[in-house]
Amino acid sequence: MAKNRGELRIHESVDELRTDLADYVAELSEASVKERGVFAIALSGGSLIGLMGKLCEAPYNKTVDWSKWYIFWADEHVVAKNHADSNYKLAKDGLLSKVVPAIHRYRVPIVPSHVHSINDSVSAEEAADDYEFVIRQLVKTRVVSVSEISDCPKFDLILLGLGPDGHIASLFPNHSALNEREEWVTFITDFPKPPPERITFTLPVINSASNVAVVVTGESKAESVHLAIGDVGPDGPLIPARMVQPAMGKLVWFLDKLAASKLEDSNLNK
Ligand SMILES: O=C1O[C@H](COP(=O)(O)O)[C@@H](O)[C@H](O)[C@H]1O
Repeated sequence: MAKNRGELRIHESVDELRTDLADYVAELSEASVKERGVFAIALSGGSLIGLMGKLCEAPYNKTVDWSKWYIFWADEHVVAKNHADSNYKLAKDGLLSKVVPAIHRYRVPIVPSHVHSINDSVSAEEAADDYEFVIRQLVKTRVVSVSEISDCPKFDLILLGLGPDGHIASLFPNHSALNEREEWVTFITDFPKPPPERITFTLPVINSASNVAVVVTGESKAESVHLAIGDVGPDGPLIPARMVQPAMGKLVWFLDKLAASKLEDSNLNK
């Protein structure tokens, strides 16, 4: 593995990965609630949500303190919240709505006002501005911490997927959004994978998080995993996933065997 590419967790099966991912999120949630009283987590869309499914099952459904979760999206598609392409809808249907109160004797479920989805009734540009404003208010009250080395928010955990083209969140290879250094949340109207209108955390925000996890399964992602963390040499392509380099935080890659299949043996032994 190339230098500074974080911790690599390769799993024999997707099921094993799902269990490890649930353990990891539950542990970070517990540590953050203990330290700060809250857990500020940013989700992505795509396959990630299905891979987080075990969090809705025992023991996590009972042990995780859902009431302390503040939920954000590292990227969102600018569509109505009830649209099939909405990352909010995906997470609500596949995860958040499954954390049900009936099974909790001592805990309360996710608090609706802690779920920070985008304003879906405005343009992509306005939705990005709006979302950044919301995050700024929560940084002021320290629901979201602030980075010690920049003025960026420091999320307790940002969860990312990886596209076969190397994109993370809605940061696409060679797109000008990758150069954004001032805004926390930016907008895109020409994303190559539908839907074209999106908002996304910028790299400075992703790289200011306390923890970033990139979760990848399947052979179709093997080449981008290689380009993201393998030895590509100084002239290798700099895909967005390779630009995920938390300044102070911890980066973990959750891969299944197929996604890891193009990593060199030397990467795996380290
Ligand atoms: O467009 C997107 O794709 C990525 C990757 O999705 P996957 O289904 O290939 O895992 C996702 O992380 C991102 O949130 C989404 O907007």
